[in-house]
Amino acid sequence: MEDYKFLFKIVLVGNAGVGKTCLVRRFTQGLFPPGQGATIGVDFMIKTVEVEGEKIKLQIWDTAGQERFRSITQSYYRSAHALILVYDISCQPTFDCLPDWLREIQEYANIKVLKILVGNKTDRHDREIPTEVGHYFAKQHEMYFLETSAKEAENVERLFYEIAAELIDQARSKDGSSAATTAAQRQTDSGSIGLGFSSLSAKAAQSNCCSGLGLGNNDNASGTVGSNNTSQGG
Ligand SMILES: Nc1nc2c(ncn2[C@@H]2O[C@H](COP(=O)(O)OP(=O)(O)OP(=O)(O)O)[C@@H](O)[C@H]2O)c(=O)[nH]1
Repeated sequence: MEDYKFLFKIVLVGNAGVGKTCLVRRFTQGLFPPGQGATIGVDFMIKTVEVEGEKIKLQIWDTAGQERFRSITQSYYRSAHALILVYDISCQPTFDCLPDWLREIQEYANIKVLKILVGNKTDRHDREIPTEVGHYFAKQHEMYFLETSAKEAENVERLFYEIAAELIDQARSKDGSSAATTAAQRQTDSGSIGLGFSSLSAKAAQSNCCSGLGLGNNDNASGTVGSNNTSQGG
């Protein structure tokens, strides 16, 4: 029988081609897929990690960036504990679209959802969005901020582990039951979860960055990697 303390749902959104699927693959499978095709609808993958001594199951939803799938992907926002909004640091239009994505999030996600802005593809040398610009945007919108490279595995583990750690903190501060799907609830996954975040934590407000959340010793946590392709578009 599976044994875990919390199940957290993490949803990745952002323009087509920013690297959402590659980030998920890098984290769950430890690889950078060659010739990654566009996501159709929504996929999800599961990884069990150990954070702060707790076994945590992460259900990671990878949504299609293409406009034509928007009505499908929107329906996955509501049950997310964390939303990762991804842009490509070498592609200005993906950054310019962020306000549109935030409007979507505001409309469809839980108001207390943990939001993380991620600038991906830091390995590229044709950067168009300086780190400070991304950081400032995140600060303005009360989001965490991190730059990553799915290709070079930079900050990818850190991204997901720190989200897990933050969600654990939130869950614990809310009595351990309302901010997460607990093991007891896992059989009845209703999709509507009462997130209990009081606000973005002071840590987030101060740093607007995943740094400072005090992780980093779990890089080698053994994870159960499972894959379940649930493409729903077409
Ligand atoms: N250089 C570089 N390329 C990347 C990185 N991450 C993804 N890519 C490339 O960017 C392209 C798109 O990656 P995907 O992961 O499919 O992008 P996506 O955001 O999932 O796209 P949709 O499924 O259409 O929404 C692919 O050619 C990847 O190889 C990265 O960190 N560095």
